[in-house]
Amino acid sequence: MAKTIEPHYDNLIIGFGKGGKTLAAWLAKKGEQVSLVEKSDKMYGGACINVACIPTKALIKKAEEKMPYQKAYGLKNELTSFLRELNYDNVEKLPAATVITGEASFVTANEVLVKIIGKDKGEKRITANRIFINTGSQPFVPPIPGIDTAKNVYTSISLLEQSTLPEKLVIIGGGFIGLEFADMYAKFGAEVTVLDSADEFLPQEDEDVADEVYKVLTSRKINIVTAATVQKVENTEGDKVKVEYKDKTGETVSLQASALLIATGRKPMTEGLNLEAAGIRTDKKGYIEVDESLKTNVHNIWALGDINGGPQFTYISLDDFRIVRDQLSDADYTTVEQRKQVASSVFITPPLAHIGLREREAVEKGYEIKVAKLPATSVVRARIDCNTSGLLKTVVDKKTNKILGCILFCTGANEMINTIQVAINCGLDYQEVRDTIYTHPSMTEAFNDLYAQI
Ligand SMILES: Cc1cc2nc3c(=O)[nH]c(=O)nc-3n(C[C@H](O)[C@H](O)[C@H](O)COP(=O)(O)OP(=O)(O)OC[C@H]3O[C@@H](n4cnc5c(N)ncnc54)[C@H](O)[C@@H]3O)c2cc1C
Ligand SMILES: NC(=O)c1ccc[n+]([C@@H]2O[C@H](COP(=O)([O-])OP(=O)(O)OC[C@H]3O[C@@H](n4cnc5c(N)ncnc54)[C@H](O)[C@@H]3O)[C@@H](O)[C@H]2O)c1
Repeated sequence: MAKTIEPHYDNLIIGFGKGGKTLAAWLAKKGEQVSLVEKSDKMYGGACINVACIPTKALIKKAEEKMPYQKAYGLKNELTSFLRELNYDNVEKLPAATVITGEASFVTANEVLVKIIGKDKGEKRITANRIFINTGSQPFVPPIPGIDTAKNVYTSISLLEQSTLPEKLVIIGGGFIGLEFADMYAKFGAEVTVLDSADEFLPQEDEDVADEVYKVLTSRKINIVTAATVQKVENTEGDKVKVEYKDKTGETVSLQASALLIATGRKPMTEGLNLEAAGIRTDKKGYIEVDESLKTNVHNIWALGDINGGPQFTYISLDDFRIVRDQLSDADYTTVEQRKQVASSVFITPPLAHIGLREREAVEKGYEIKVAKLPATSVVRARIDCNTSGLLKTVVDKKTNKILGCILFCTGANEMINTIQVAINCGLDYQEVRDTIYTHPSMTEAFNDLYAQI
């Protein structure tokens, strides 16, 4: 049974994201009174558990196993329901913590009004000594004529709620979400086209890497169009979606699809928060401004996770928690400046994982570099795993022998990149990674051969 809501807490956390829920549990275990306000009973545990990392990766895994979409959809929902309940209990079961389900908006810098949902429906005013905002982000939908009114137009959230597989899917945006969804839906059997406004495919990557990813995705019959300017979205017969775009030659092209996914970035979730009432400043894009210790311009209010405009990953929200935790416990890790290199991974098949500088970026920064590359075909584990697509690439500083960056496009890349992250962050020379004895047969042992080329 939910606890009684008190008028005052030591700590109030708005949003059940990774940083917020971890902070709530940590504070409560220390014996501080904490309330965690979450506006939706479908979002305990935050976006990651319910509508982002976990459901997408669960579906990707099932698509790789060639499971029919509907069955995979059901299993995905079972997993998210299980995790949602577990996340709720992990906080609510702590005697000093109270989960409140309702939308929070500021009244003053110390007071919040919560519109409670569910059986205790009503409004509660809660004051707190410290307030932590962890409200995340939401899909950004570009102002394309027809996009708001046409049927069968989805964001990542609403597409994940569809129990049937779209036969033909057009995706606007070829970034993290666009590529993960494109690859996953193609593997489930949909016909997929990705339209991106950038002139090049994966413009941030070195050309050899981008070419390799392009080759793999297009071999799965994913149609990738760059330099596409989407001009209009409308419905045709049978509620099909017609997407009209100008291609790089300026010619107008139109596509028909059963579904259109908008994957063109995210925007801050500040709606309803009434930040002005607390005097909290936001930046030009609407994200909450924070200093290096994640404090807003108001002395008792912090912002963690996507909402503070930092990199949008669950593990960054978790690291934001560490920064706040150490401030509250007089420990050492108290600023974003102390954060070391962070890796990322796009979960296509095989995954594309990255840390540090690419070859082009290292050259632009004036480093003298050595570069090594290895095709995934030369790694025996990749053959065992029946996935020999891709390549491994690394950039090393010629003067210091330190690893400047690494990009792995191969099976297991999302795990392997963490080894390189540790090596970089511990300041290891590349020879340490080259000469480490790895388990066999593993993908990680490819580092013996990759770094032997330097
Ligand atoms: C499709 C997709 C896939 C992704 N995959 C990955 C991945 O594989 N790995 C990875 O690291 N990152 C991934 N991300 C990014 C990751 O999901 C986010 O960076 C992360 O969830 C942000 O967490 P957060 O702590 O900022 O808050 P969130 O998890 O966004 O939680 C914010 C919570 O606040 C609640 N809330 C908002 N406003 C209010 C209010 N006024 N009152 C009360 N509650 C409120 C919301 O309902 C929500 O539950 C993915 C994102 C998407 C969209
Ligand atoms: N595996 C992961 O860790 C993971 C997975 C999904 C999302 N995320 C996080 O969520 C964030 C949001 O993902 P995303 O894919 O929405 O954003 P993104 O920034 O990764 O990609 C957006 C893409 O949309 C394109 N675009 C923008 N406007 C366009 C337009 N009008 N027409 C055509 N193309 C357009 C951009 O060129 C870009 O390629 C990511 O940056 C990442 O931080 C992480």
